[in-house]
Amino acid sequence: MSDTIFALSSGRPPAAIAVLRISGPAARTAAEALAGRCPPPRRASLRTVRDAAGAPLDRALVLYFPGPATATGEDLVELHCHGGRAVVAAVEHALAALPGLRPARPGEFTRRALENGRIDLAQAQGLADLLEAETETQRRTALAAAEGAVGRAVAGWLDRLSAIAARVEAQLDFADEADVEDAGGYDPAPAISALLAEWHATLAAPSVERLRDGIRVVIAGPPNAGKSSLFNALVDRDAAIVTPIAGTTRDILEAAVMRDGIPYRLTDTAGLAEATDDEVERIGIDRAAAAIASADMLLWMGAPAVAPRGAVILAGKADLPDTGSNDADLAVSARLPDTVAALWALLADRARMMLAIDGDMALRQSQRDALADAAAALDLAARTSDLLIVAEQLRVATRPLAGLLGRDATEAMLDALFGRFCLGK
Ligand SMILES: Nc1nc2c(ncn2[C@@H]2O[C@H](COP(=O)(O)OP(=O)(O)OP(=O)(O)O)[C@@H](O)[C@H]2O)c(=O)[nH]1
Ligand SMILES: [K+]
Ligand SMILES: [Mg+2]
Repeated sequence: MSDTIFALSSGRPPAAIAVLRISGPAARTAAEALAGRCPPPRRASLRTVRDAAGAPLDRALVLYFPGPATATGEDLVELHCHGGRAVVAAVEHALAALPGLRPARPGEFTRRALENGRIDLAQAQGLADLLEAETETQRRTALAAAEGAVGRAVAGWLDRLSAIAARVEAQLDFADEADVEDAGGYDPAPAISALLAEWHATLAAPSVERLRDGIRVVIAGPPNAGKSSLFNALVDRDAAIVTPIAGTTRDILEAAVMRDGIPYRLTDTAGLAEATDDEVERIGIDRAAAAIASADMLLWMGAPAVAPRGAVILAGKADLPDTGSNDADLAVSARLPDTVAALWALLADRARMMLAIDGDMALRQSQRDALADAAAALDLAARTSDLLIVAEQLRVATRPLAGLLGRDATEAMLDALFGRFCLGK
């Protein structure tokens, strides 16, 4: 039998009201010990809360929710006390003195909900993200996950996989018996490619981490193009050193910027010189190349002819005459605030497209990895007409998806997840 746990589930005192939650087999007897008798299920009753010696501690609303149809899946009691520090401390002290009761660890209520099948793993992760959400997009996607959107999508995919698998297996059995090439005539290809299309669309959406850490905008181009000057103008401070000397920026420089409710991570890079004898500059150029490769949006301040694919081409130093901005997407200058504002508008347009999430479902990187594994297996199934291989790959695709629902989550992973929760959640 598990311990009965308790914790303050509302904000830190002092506050108007403090909600103490008690979950576990001894929750009901704890309510009786403190409040005289336990109120009827789901009915708020005003009671005097007393310690073991009978001394009154507070007048509190007491609620009793019998398990298993509760948030944790266990018997649950809530004490709505007055939210002063001394009141909360005294009630916590009285609870800790009861046999079988102990303070909850961070996230322990939610962990019990998961272990008792009240929520799935994706919901638990969504809850953790929801508690940490700072922007509107993060909040929406975390809420969708917490409400079970990810778990439902994955469960739906698993159902479809097993439906396809069942028909393929039936076909294989039939072929054995009838010994004909094309018995039954079930072709799994349309159902498989429909699933694959959905998975690729889901993988194309930004990850939870991306929504949290910001869209990576990298400024790159040849030396002295004005990259650092533009970086400073965008972050609105002298973060990067600017000089007329080519090769001024040696290392990667990053700054987080929140603009129009969109989180960005801006990166200034070393100028991409063709050849250099300078060891430091060469390392800087290698790092610039790596930053370019990992950019969500690349701002290219160089000749359009040699711009990396997909880059936004900027004609820099637009305040100077004849900067040759004909083939550029935008002419900018750190010295012309209007052009910097125009660049922000362009970034916001692209960022919104990038962040547009269908049904608000964003996956965490680990969930994306699992889905990508499943997609790789399904991809193999899509490329063959050998039903034995199709059947095997359907089985392979099932495993990582089942893992997403926590059906094989390890203790270490659960400890890390619930450690992110605050106390009382
Ligand atoms: N007129 C004008 N000069 C600029 C502008 N932007 C930068 N400069 C000048 O161009 C020179 C190089 O600017 P940086 O911002 O250091 O250029 P960079 O691309 O970061 O150079 P590296 O880090 O060396 O690759 C400096 O002397 C700046 O003052 C601009 O918009 N207009
Ligand atoms: K420079
Ligand atoms: Mg620079």
